[in-house]
Amino acid sequence: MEIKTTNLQKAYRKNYAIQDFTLDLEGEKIIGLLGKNGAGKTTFMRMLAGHFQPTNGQLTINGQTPFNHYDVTKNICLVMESNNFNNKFRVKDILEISAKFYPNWDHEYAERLRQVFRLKEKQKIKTLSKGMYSALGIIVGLSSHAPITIFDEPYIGLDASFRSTFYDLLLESYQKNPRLIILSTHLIDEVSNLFEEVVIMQEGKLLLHDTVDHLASKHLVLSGNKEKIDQLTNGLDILHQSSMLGQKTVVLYDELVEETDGVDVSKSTLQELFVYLTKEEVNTHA
Ligand SMILES: Nc1ncnc2c1ncn2[C@@H]1O[C@H](COP(=O)(O)OP(=O)(O)OP(=O)(O)O)[C@@H](O)[C@H]1O
Repeated sequence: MEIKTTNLQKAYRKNYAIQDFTLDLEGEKIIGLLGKNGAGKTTFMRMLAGHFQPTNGQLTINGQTPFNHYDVTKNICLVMESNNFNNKFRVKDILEISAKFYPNWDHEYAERLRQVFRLKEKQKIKTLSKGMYSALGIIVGLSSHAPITIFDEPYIGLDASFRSTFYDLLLESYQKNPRLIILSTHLIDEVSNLFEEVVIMQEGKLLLHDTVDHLASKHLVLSGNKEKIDQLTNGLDILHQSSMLGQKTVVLYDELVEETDGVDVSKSTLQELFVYLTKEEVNTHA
């Protein structure tokens, strides 16, 4: 599957939630979609699932626009943190409706997952606890086997143990049925080992799109005397910098060419990098 956006824009009245957003995603992989609150992640994922049209620009999936095209949207399963299901239905109704909508639906797997998450077939949606509601979303997303499966913070209310079960199942499901999985999360440390690529959005724009391996190998965190750091990093690609009392910290996205004597050189976790990247002083990297 190939997702392609070109200068994508989405405005709610006069406010742009997405602006000049150009991105290519393809292949079978698990991608982390990251961004601070209000960055535009849900808006982007809902456009992918065909919930509404872009205000401007292009969004295509294998060359076709998703809005109002069942041929496209039958291949996309979006599980959001809420508003996935009609409250009037029961668990079994949701599984039956999903089975009709998604051509690759795996009934046996759905049944197994229903038992793993201990959901009763006859329970009404409106009586599910937050965690049970999330579990049902996870069951639908994983059992859909949709070529593009998207989870938008699907674990609200799930305890740490069930979240861990979800991550194990996600990996198991991906290994059995490789596809493009997009997972939007704020719990980056919990899931970063699942991601092959990350997309970071900021204020409706693309801040960074890279493979996790490349990002991990390419970045360096340098701390030390400000003048020495400035001299070392002059002309290099800087993701983030901050200084205080003559000391400076720089997150570099480049090769170091000079000796780093007297300078502390380290690596960050994806979560730490995300925090650096989305602080005030940043450069855009697509
Ligand atoms: N239905 C709506 N009507 C008006 N504005 C909206 C609507 N939905 C989202 N927005 C606005 O669009 C911007 C992007 O919101 P969006 O929900 O896409 O961000 P997000 O990255 O998913 O945030 P979060 O991590 O908090 O879920 C925000 O400024 C938000 O207030």
